[in-house]
Amino acid sequence: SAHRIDIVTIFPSFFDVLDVSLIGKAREKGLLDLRVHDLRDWTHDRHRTVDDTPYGGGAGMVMKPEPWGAALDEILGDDAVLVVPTPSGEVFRQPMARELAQEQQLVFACGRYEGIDQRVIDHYAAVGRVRLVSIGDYVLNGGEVASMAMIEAVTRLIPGFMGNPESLVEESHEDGLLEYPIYTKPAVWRGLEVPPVLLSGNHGAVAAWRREQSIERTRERRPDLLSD
Ligand SMILES: COC(=O)COc1cccc(COC(=O)c2cn[nH]c2)c1
Repeated sequence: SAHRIDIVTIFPSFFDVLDVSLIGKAREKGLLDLRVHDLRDWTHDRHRTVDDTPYGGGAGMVMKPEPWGAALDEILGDDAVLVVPTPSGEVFRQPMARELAQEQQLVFACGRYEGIDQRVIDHYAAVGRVRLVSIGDYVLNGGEVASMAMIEAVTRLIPGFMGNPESLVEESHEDGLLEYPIYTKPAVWRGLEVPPVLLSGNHGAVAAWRREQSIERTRERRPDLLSD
């Protein structure tokens, strides 16, 4: 049964890029059922209004609950997970990507403006599964870029999706360490040589060298990963 991913956004054309590359092929092969929805299709006024001023005052606009409710009632299946990118969410890391890749349906709700009326989150958390997810501690203008990043991280983990699954094993963050340095031909480039161990044919020595490089690089760049 194909995995289904829905995206609800006021900028549907943003996701046209998902017709190409591996995701495009997975869709052609029927591995992935990806649908992009324009939130404005669930409005009924002439201006297709999706936002309004915030109760309690303050700058900016808030996304109205009615269009979201109408859209999500139609789109969410019984076992779907509603994923809402937000700076105030739990941090998205590879373990969450693996979890989400097991789900049959993911629905990404792309917020804009100052965000979505809280009652939308509260309602769907009461009747189903909702995950508020941050991709990092910075502010974007909307959930579209964050959704794209998560969709790429998740879909590449779907069985049969990637050509050569073994390339999934030795990934950064798959073993909790950063990736070792990688090289290809030529053996010397601009006077820079490939580490000789990699040309030695000694697979044990190569594996040991790579492990040491991963540890050293993680200690240097991401000591926080070593304290886990
Ligand atoms: C309840 O959730 C909402 O209302 C979401 O609303 C918004 C409003 C503006 C921007 C975003 C996009 O998320 C991020 O900026 C983000 C995610 N990760 N790091 C930065 C979402």
